Amino acid sequence: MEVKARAPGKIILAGEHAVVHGSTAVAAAIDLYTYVTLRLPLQSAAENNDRLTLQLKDLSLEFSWSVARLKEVIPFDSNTSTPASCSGDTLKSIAVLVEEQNIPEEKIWLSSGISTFLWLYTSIRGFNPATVIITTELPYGSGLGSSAAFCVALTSALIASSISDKTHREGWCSLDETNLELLNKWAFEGEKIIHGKPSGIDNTVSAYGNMIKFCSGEITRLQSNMPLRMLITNTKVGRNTKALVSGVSERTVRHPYAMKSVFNAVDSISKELAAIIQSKDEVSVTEKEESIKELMEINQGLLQSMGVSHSSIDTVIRTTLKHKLTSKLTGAGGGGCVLTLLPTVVSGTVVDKAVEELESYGFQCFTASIGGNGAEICF
Ligand SMILES: Nc1ncnc2c1ncn2[C@@H]1O[C@H](COP(=O)(O)OP(=O)(O)OP(=O)(O)O)[C@@H](O)[C@H]1O
Ligand SMILES: C[C@@](O)(CCO)CC(=O)[O-]
Ligand SMILES: [Mg+2]
Repeated sequence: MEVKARAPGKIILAGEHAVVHGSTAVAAAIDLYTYVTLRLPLQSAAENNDRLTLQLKDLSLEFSWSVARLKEVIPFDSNTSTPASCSGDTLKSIAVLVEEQNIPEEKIWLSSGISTFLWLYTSIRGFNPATVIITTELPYGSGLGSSAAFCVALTSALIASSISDKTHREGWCSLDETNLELLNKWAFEGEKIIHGKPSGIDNTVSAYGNMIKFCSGEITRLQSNMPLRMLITNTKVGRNTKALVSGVSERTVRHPYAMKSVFNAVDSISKELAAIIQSKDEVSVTEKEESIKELMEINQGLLQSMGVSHSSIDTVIRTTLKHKLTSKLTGAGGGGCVLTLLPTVVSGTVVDKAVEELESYGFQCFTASIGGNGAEICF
């Protein structure tokens, strides 16, 4: 039996980091996906195939464990109906299984992803043999939600495999609300292993798609009433969301009052941005774009004061500003990807010149369609 699932990456238009501390943030799905194929052996063949295999196709890596070894090391303490957090002890046991795989040193950043895979797989499907094949269109660890898309696509495939009606349908189809809610909870537990203290915005927008306003777990789906085009620049500077999130928390412990004001300001920015995007007023698109530009500028300044910007991000901001374009980091910062608003009136020549200059620094520029579908499955 084979089930496929896919889940999109995301951009955060406003509110990253502050959202971990209770502020509002605005995020949208993008049309770059992580794909998971789950192959379960037939019952009769399962006895001859007692392995759980994970293939990361883009990286040409394969990891494999015998089911007996998984049973020996991982305490079985959960089931599909109630998503639960991975305990510290279980995580330590899983780390032993990951270490046994001798991940190449230059790919050691994958360890948290592989631990998450083992935790989600065994929690949802138990100790059963399977082959799981993963491919992604998202850059790893760059602010476009690769970790969330990975967790959401994986849990979608795992949950889809236990849906009783597997009638073949053409193309991708979405999951029902109950399963979406369930997979989003599991994906959040997976994100906890990768991020430490995620807000849940990344897995939520990857699961539900479209554009959302998110605050302390509360989701408002946004209906955009204006065109929104963003250039995405990947600085290719590697970073780690977990470390950046904990850096902001440490700064908050040292300066609680100052940081509270910063988070409050970000909250206002996200709410104002959501209102502009949804507004049906007679205000011209150009005027709305001017407001968004200014909000992005203020948000970037506040992210700088949280300590999550980077010299490569400053280079993108300075370069785009030469062409009268405004940019802000997206996701956890510290390198990774930067968003540049492309107003409707901006000419293709201006964008081409900006892209040419950005690429001359070794950055990679691309556009993505904003606000598409969330998690989908295919039998
Ligand atoms: N396709 C994948 N396969 C295996 N592991 C993955 C995959 N995608 C992401 N990961 C795991 O997620 C980690 C990157 O997550 P991280 O949260 O740091 O970055 P991100 O999600 O791309 O950016 P952000 O959280 O800022 O949006 C990788 O180091 C890896 O452990
Ligand atoms: C930095 C952060 O705000 C967004 C990462 O995409 C972390 C989170 O919300 O979990
Ligand atoms: Mg992430």
